[in-house]
Amino acid sequence: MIETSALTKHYGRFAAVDNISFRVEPGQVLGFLGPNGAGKSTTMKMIAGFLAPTSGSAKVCGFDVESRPMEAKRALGYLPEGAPAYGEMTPRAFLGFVADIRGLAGEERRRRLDDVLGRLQLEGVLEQPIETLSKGFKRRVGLAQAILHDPPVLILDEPTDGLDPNQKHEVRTLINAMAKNKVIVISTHILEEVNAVCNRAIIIAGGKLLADAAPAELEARSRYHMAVSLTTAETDKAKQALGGLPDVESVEVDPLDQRITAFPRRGKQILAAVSDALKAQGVAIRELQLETGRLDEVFRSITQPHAREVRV
Ligand SMILES: Nc1ncnc2c1ncn2[C@@H]1O[C@H](COP(=O)(O)OP(=O)(O)OP(=O)(O)O)[C@@H](O)[C@H]1O
Repeated sequence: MIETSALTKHYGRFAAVDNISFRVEPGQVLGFLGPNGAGKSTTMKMIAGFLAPTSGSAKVCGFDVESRPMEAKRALGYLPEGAPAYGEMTPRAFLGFVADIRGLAGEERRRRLDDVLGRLQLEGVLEQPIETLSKGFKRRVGLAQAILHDPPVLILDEPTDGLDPNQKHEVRTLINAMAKNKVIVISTHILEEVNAVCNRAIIIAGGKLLADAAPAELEARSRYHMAVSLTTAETDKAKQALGGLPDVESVEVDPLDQRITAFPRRGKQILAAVSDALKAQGVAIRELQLETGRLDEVFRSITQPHAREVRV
Protein backbone atom coordinates (compact mmCIF):
# COMPACT_ATOMS: atom_id res chain seq x y z
CA MET A 1 0.00 0.00 0.00
CA ILE A 2 1.13 3.56 -0.74
CA GLU A 3 -0.25 6.56 1.06
CA THR A 4 0.77 10.16 0.55
CA SER A 5 -0.50 12.91 2.75
CA ALA A 6 -0.27 16.56 1.65
CA LEU A 7 3.03 15.71 -0.03
CA THR A 8 4.79 18.92 -1.08
CA LYS A 9 8.16 19.83 -2.61
CA HIS A 10 9.36 23.39 -3.02
CA TYR A 11 12.45 24.52 -4.89
CA GLY A 12 12.87 28.00 -3.47
CA ARG A 13 9.44 29.57 -3.91
CA PHE A 14 8.51 27.21 -6.74
CA ALA A 15 6.12 24.39 -5.81
CA ALA A 16 7.14 21.38 -7.94
CA VAL A 17 4.64 19.22 -6.00
CA ASP A 18 1.82 20.93 -4.19
CA ASN A 19 -0.16 19.20 -1.44
CA ILE A 20 -0.75 15.80 -3.09
CA SER A 21 -2.68 13.13 -1.16
CA PHE A 22 -3.71 9.70 -2.43
CA ARG A 23 -3.78 6.07 -1.40
CA VAL A 24 -3.12 3.03 -3.60
CA GLU A 25 -4.20 -0.50 -2.63
CA PRO A 26 -2.93 -3.91 -3.79
CA GLY A 27 -4.31 -4.89 -7.21
CA GLN A 28 -4.34 -1.27 -8.35
CA VAL A 29 -2.17 -0.18 -11.25
CA LEU A 30 -2.16 3.57 -10.97
CA GLY A 31 -1.20 5.61 -14.01
CA PHE A 32 0.39 8.89 -13.11
CA LEU A 33 -0.37 11.27 -15.96
CA GLY A 34 0.69 14.81 -16.55
CA PRO A 35 2.42 17.09 -19.02
CA ASN A 36 6.18 17.69 -18.90
CA GLY A 37 7.21 19.31 -15.65
CA ALA A 38 3.92 18.41 -13.90
CA GLY A 39 5.69 16.97 -10.86
CA LYS A 40 5.35 13.24 -11.59
CA SER A 41 9.01 12.28 -11.14
CA THR A 42 9.35 14.51 -8.10
CA THR A 43 6.37 12.81 -6.45
CA MET A 44 7.77 9.37 -7.26
CA LYS A 45 11.20 10.30 -5.92
CA MET A 46 9.65 11.38 -2.62
CA ILE A 47 7.67 8.13 -2.31
CA ALA A 48 10.83 6.16 -3.12
CA GLY A 49 12.75 8.05 -0.43
CA PHE A 50 15.21 9.62 -2.89
CA LEU A 51 14.07 13.14 -2.19
CA ALA A 52 12.92 14.62 1.12
CA PRO A 53 9.56 16.39 1.00
CA THR A 54 9.36 20.04 2.05
CA SER A 55 6.22 19.07 3.96
CA GLY A 56 3.72 16.24 4.09
CA SER A 57 4.56 12.57 4.16
CA ALA A 58 4.60 9.31 2.22
CA LYS A 59 4.14 5.78 3.52
CA VAL A 60 4.96 2.48 1.84
CA CYS A 61 3.22 -0.57 3.34
CA GLY A 62 2.54 1.51 6.44
CA PHE A 63 6.17 2.62 6.91
CA ASP A 64 6.88 6.33 6.78
CA VAL A 65 9.50 6.85 4.09
CA GLU A 66 11.44 9.35 6.20
CA SER A 67 11.27 7.84 9.69
CA ARG A 68 11.30 4.13 8.66
CA PRO A 69 13.38 4.25 5.45
CA MET A 70 14.77 0.71 5.59
CA GLU A 71 11.38 -0.98 5.95
CA ALA A 72 9.83 1.28 3.31
CA LYS A 73 12.64 0.63 0.81
CA ARG A 74 12.57 -3.12 1.47
CA ALA A 75 8.92 -3.15 0.36
CA LEU A 76 9.61 -1.08 -2.72
CA GLY A 77 10.98 -1.62 -6.23
CA TYR A 78 11.81 1.61 -8.03
CA LEU A 79 12.64 2.26 -11.67
CA PRO A 80 13.90 5.86 -11.79
CA GLU A 81 13.42 8.05 -14.86
CA GLY A 82 15.78 6.94 -17.65
CA ALA A 83 16.56 3.63 -15.88
CA PRO A 84 20.05 4.60 -14.69
CA ALA A 85 22.56 1.77 -14.07
CA TYR A 86 26.33 1.35 -13.83
CA GLY A 87 27.18 1.36 -17.53
CA GLU A 88 30.52 -0.42 -17.31
CA MET A 89 28.98 -3.39 -15.47
CA THR A 90 27.39 -6.32 -17.28
CA PRO A 91 23.75 -7.19 -16.49
CA ARG A 92 25.04 -10.30 -14.66
CA ALA A 93 27.37 -8.28 -12.44
CA PHE A 94 24.88 -5.43 -11.92
CA LEU A 95 21.96 -7.67 -10.97
CA GLY A 96 24.25 -9.77 -8.76
CA PHE A 97 25.28 -6.56 -7.00
CA VAL A 98 21.64 -5.50 -6.56
CA ALA A 99 20.80 -9.00 -5.23
CA ASP A 100 23.59 -8.61 -2.65
CA ILE A 101 22.51 -5.18 -1.44
CA ARG A 102 18.92 -6.47 -1.27
CA GLY A 103 20.24 -9.16 1.08
CA LEU A 104 19.35 -12.11 -1.16
CA ALA A 105 21.47 -15.21 -0.61
CA GLY A 106 21.74 -18.91 -1.47
CA GLU A 107 18.86 -20.68 -3.19
CA GLU A 108 16.55 -17.65 -2.97
CA ARG A 109 19.16 -15.44 -4.67
CA ARG A 110 19.53 -17.97 -7.51
CA ARG A 111 15.77 -18.38 -7.85
CA ARG A 112 15.06 -14.64 -7.97
CA LEU A 113 17.86 -13.97 -10.47
CA ASP A 114 16.65 -16.82 -12.72
CA ASP A 115 13.10 -15.49 -12.48
CA VAL A 116 13.91 -11.90 -13.55
CA LEU A 117 16.42 -12.94 -16.22
CA GLY A 118 13.72 -15.16 -17.74
CA ARG A 119 10.88 -12.66 -17.39
CA LEU A 120 12.88 -9.86 -18.99
CA GLN A 121 14.66 -12.12 -21.50
CA LEU A 122 18.11 -10.95 -20.53
CA GLU A 123 19.93 -14.28 -20.98
CA GLY A 124 21.42 -13.28 -24.35
CA VAL A 125 23.08 -10.07 -23.08
CA LEU A 126 24.30 -11.12 -19.64
CA GLU A 127 28.01 -10.59 -20.39
CA GLN A 128 27.72 -7.35 -22.40
CA PRO A 129 28.49 -4.01 -20.68
CA ILE A 130 25.21 -2.21 -19.97
CA GLU A 131 26.42 0.99 -21.69
CA THR A 132 26.65 -0.93 -24.99
CA LEU A 133 23.10 -2.33 -24.78
CA SER A 134 20.18 -1.00 -26.82
CA LYS A 135 17.70 1.29 -25.08
CA GLY A 136 15.19 -1.55 -24.81
CA PHE A 137 17.65 -3.85 -23.06
CA LYS A 138 18.85 -1.06 -20.75
CA ARG A 139 15.22 -0.52 -19.72
CA ARG A 140 14.80 -4.26 -19.14
CA VAL A 141 17.88 -4.28 -16.88
CA GLY A 142 16.34 -1.36 -14.96
CA LEU A 143 13.05 -3.24 -14.59
CA ALA A 144 14.93 -6.38 -13.54
CA GLN A 145 16.64 -4.55 -10.66
CA ALA A 146 13.29 -3.06 -9.59
CA ILE A 147 11.50 -6.43 -9.33
CA LEU A 148 14.46 -8.57 -8.23
CA HIS A 149 13.42 -8.84 -4.57
CA ASP A 150 9.76 -9.36 -5.57
CA PRO A 151 8.54 -6.27 -3.69
CA PRO A 152 4.83 -5.71 -2.97
CA VAL A 153 5.07 -2.11 -4.22
CA LEU A 154 6.49 -0.98 -7.56
CA ILE A 155 7.13 2.57 -8.71
CA LEU A 156 8.04 2.76 -12.37
CA ASP A 157 8.91 6.14 -13.84
CA GLU A 158 8.09 6.03 -17.56
CA PRO A 159 8.84 2.30 -17.92
CA THR A 160 8.18 2.23 -21.67
CA ASP A 161 9.77 5.56 -22.64
CA GLY A 162 11.89 5.22 -25.77
CA LEU A 163 10.95 1.60 -26.44
CA ASP A 164 9.76 0.34 -29.82
CA PRO A 165 6.15 -0.90 -30.13
CA ASN A 166 7.11 -4.57 -29.55
CA GLN A 167 9.14 -3.74 -26.45
CA LYS A 168 6.34 -1.50 -25.15
CA HIS A 169 3.95 -4.41 -25.54
CA GLU A 170 6.33 -6.76 -23.68
CA VAL A 171 6.75 -4.36 -20.75
CA ARG A 172 2.98 -3.79 -20.53
CA THR A 173 2.42 -7.55 -20.54
CA LEU A 174 4.96 -7.90 -17.73
CA ILE A 175 3.25 -5.18 -15.68
CA ASN A 176 -0.15 -6.81 -16.22
CA ALA A 177 1.27 -10.18 -15.14
CA MET A 178 2.60 -8.69 -11.89
CA ALA A 179 -0.44 -6.53 -11.18
CA LYS A 180 -2.65 -8.94 -9.30
CA ASN A 181 -1.19 -8.73 -5.82
CA LYS A 182 1.01 -5.67 -6.03
CA VAL A 183 0.64 -1.95 -5.80
CA ILE A 184 2.02 -0.51 -9.03
CA VAL A 185 2.42 3.15 -9.90
CA ILE A 186 3.63 4.05 -13.37
CA SER A 187 4.14 7.49 -14.84
CA THR A 188 3.58 8.00 -18.51
CA HIS A 189 2.84 10.56 -21.20
CA ILE A 190 1.34 7.87 -23.36
CA LEU A 191 -2.42 7.89 -22.96
CA GLU A 192 -2.94 4.53 -24.70
CA GLU A 193 -0.78 3.04 -21.94
CA VAL A 194 -3.40 4.02 -19.40
CA ASN A 195 -6.00 1.87 -21.11
CA ALA A 196 -3.47 -0.92 -21.68
CA VAL A 197 -2.28 -1.37 -18.09
CA CYS A 198 -3.95 0.93 -15.56
CA ASN A 199 -7.17 0.47 -13.64
CA ARG A 200 -6.87 3.92 -12.08
CA ALA A 201 -5.42 7.20 -13.28
CA ILE A 202 -4.30 10.33 -11.50
CA ILE A 203 -3.77 13.47 -13.54
CA ILE A 204 -1.38 16.06 -12.18
CA ALA A 205 -0.32 19.39 -13.63
CA GLY A 206 1.45 22.35 -12.13
CA GLY A 207 2.28 20.15 -9.12
CA LYS A 208 -1.42 19.70 -8.25
CA LEU A 209 -3.61 16.60 -8.29
CA LEU A 210 -6.45 17.44 -10.69
CA ALA A 211 -8.25 14.13 -11.28
CA ASP A 212 -8.31 10.66 -9.74
CA ALA A 213 -10.58 8.10 -11.44
CA ALA A 214 -10.79 4.88 -13.43
CA PRO A 215 -9.78 5.39 -17.09
CA ALA A 216 -13.35 4.70 -18.24
CA GLU A 217 -14.68 7.35 -15.85
CA LEU A 218 -12.21 9.86 -17.26
CA GLU A 219 -13.26 8.96 -20.80
CA ALA A 220 -16.87 9.51 -19.79
CA ARG A 221 -15.97 13.15 -19.01
CA SER A 222 -15.07 13.64 -22.65
CA ARG A 223 -17.52 15.56 -24.79
CA TYR A 224 -17.12 12.66 -27.25
CA HIS A 225 -18.63 10.22 -24.72
CA MET A 226 -21.71 8.63 -26.40
CA ALA A 227 -21.20 10.72 -29.56
CA VAL A 228 -21.59 8.91 -32.88
CA SER A 229 -18.96 9.37 -35.56
CA LEU A 230 -18.86 8.15 -39.12
CA THR A 231 -17.23 8.46 -42.49
CA THR A 232 -19.01 8.81 -45.81
CA ALA A 233 -18.37 10.29 -49.26
CA GLU A 234 -21.64 12.27 -48.89
CA THR A 235 -20.59 14.66 -46.14
CA ASP A 236 -23.13 17.45 -46.76
CA LYS A 237 -26.08 15.08 -47.09
CA ALA A 238 -25.13 13.28 -43.86
CA LYS A 239 -24.63 16.54 -41.99
CA GLN A 240 -28.05 17.73 -43.04
CA ALA A 241 -29.73 14.45 -42.08
CA LEU A 242 -28.18 14.45 -38.60
CA GLY A 243 -28.53 18.18 -37.88
CA GLY A 244 -32.34 17.88 -37.82
CA LEU A 245 -32.53 15.12 -35.20
CA PRO A 246 -34.13 16.28 -31.93
CA ASP A 247 -31.61 14.52 -29.63
CA VAL A 248 -28.55 15.69 -31.57
CA GLU A 249 -27.05 18.83 -30.07
CA SER A 250 -24.49 19.54 -32.80
CA VAL A 251 -22.74 18.01 -35.78
CA GLU A 252 -19.05 18.61 -36.53
CA VAL A 253 -16.89 17.68 -39.48
CA ASP A 254 -13.18 17.12 -38.86
CA PRO A 255 -11.39 19.33 -41.42
CA LEU A 256 -8.47 16.87 -41.63
CA ASP A 257 -10.23 13.60 -42.46
CA GLN A 258 -13.84 14.73 -43.02
CA ARG A 259 -15.01 12.47 -40.18
CA ILE A 260 -18.49 13.51 -39.06
CA THR A 261 -19.37 13.48 -35.37
CA ALA A 262 -22.89 13.92 -33.98
CA PHE A 263 -22.95 15.01 -30.32
CA PRO A 264 -26.00 14.04 -28.23
CA ARG A 265 -27.97 16.33 -26.00
CA ARG A 266 -27.18 15.62 -22.35
CA GLY A 267 -28.10 12.05 -21.36
CA LYS A 268 -29.53 11.12 -24.78
CA GLN A 269 -28.73 7.97 -26.78
CA ILE A 270 -28.52 8.80 -30.46
CA LEU A 271 -26.97 5.74 -32.12
CA ALA A 272 -30.23 4.22 -33.42
CA ALA A 273 -31.65 7.60 -34.50
CA VAL A 274 -28.44 8.49 -36.37
CA SER A 275 -28.34 5.16 -38.12
CA ASP A 276 -32.05 5.35 -39.08
CA ALA A 277 -31.77 8.93 -40.34
CA LEU A 278 -28.81 8.11 -42.57
CA LYS A 279 -30.61 5.07 -43.94
CA ALA A 280 -33.79 7.08 -44.59
CA GLN A 281 -31.83 9.70 -46.54
CA GLY A 282 -29.96 7.01 -48.49
CA VAL A 283 -26.51 8.09 -47.25
CA ALA A 284 -23.90 5.39 -47.95
CA ILE A 285 -21.76 4.97 -44.80
CA ARG A 286 -18.22 3.61 -44.87
CA GLU A 287 -18.05 3.08 -41.14
CA LEU A 288 -19.93 4.25 -38.04
CA GLN A 289 -19.06 4.03 -34.36
CA LEU A 290 -20.34 4.90 -30.91
CA GLU A 291 -17.57 6.78 -29.10
CA THR A 292 -16.59 5.84 -25.52
CA GLY A 293 -14.82 9.18 -25.07
CA ARG A 294 -11.36 10.49 -25.85
CA LEU A 295 -8.79 10.46 -23.09
CA ASP A 296 -6.51 12.88 -24.97
CA GLU A 297 -9.27 15.48 -25.05
CA VAL A 298 -10.01 15.01 -21.32
CA PHE A 299 -6.29 15.22 -20.53
CA ARG A 300 -6.00 18.49 -22.47
CA SER A 301 -9.07 20.08 -20.95
CA ILE A 302 -7.94 19.17 -17.41
CA THR A 303 -4.26 20.10 -17.71
CA GLN A 304 -4.22 23.11 -20.05
CA PRO A 305 -5.54 25.65 -17.55
CA HIS A 306 -2.70 24.58 -15.22
CA ALA A 307 0.18 24.91 -17.68
CA ARG A 308 3.26 26.18 -15.85
CA GLU A 309 4.18 29.77 -16.43
CA VAL A 310 7.70 30.27 -17.72
CA ARG A 311 9.97 30.78 -14.74
CA VAL A 312 12.66 33.45 -14.75
N1 LIG B 1 16.36 20.02 -8.51
C1 LIG B 1 15.46 20.88 -8.99
N2 LIG B 1 15.59 22.21 -8.84
C2 LIG B 1 14.67 23.07 -9.33
N3 LIG B 1 13.56 22.70 -10.00
C3 LIG B 1 13.37 21.38 -10.18
C4 LIG B 1 14.30 20.39 -9.70
N4 LIG B 1 13.84 19.17 -10.02
C5 LIG B 1 12.67 19.37 -10.69
N5 LIG B 1 12.39 20.69 -10.78
C6 LIG B 1 11.22 21.30 -11.42
O1 LIG B 1 10.06 20.76 -10.82
C7 LIG B 1 9.02 20.60 -11.81
C8 LIG B 1 8.52 19.16 -11.77
O2 LIG B 1 9.53 18.32 -12.32
P1 LIG B 1 9.32 16.76 -12.53
O3 LIG B 1 10.59 16.21 -13.05
O4 LIG B 1 8.76 16.17 -11.28
O5 LIG B 1 8.19 16.75 -13.64
P2 LIG B 1 7.62 15.52 -14.48
O6 LIG B 1 6.12 15.60 -14.36
O7 LIG B 1 8.25 14.25 -14.06
O8 LIG B 1 8.05 15.92 -15.94
P3 LIG B 1 8.52 15.01 -17.20
O9 LIG B 1 7.27 14.40 -17.72
O10 LIG B 1 9.07 16.03 -18.14
O11 LIG B 1 9.52 14.03 -16.72
C9 LIG B 1 9.63 21.01 -13.14
O12 LIG B 1 9.24 22.35 -13.41
C10 LIG B 1 11.12 20.93 -12.90
O13 LIG B 1 11.82 21.84 -13.69
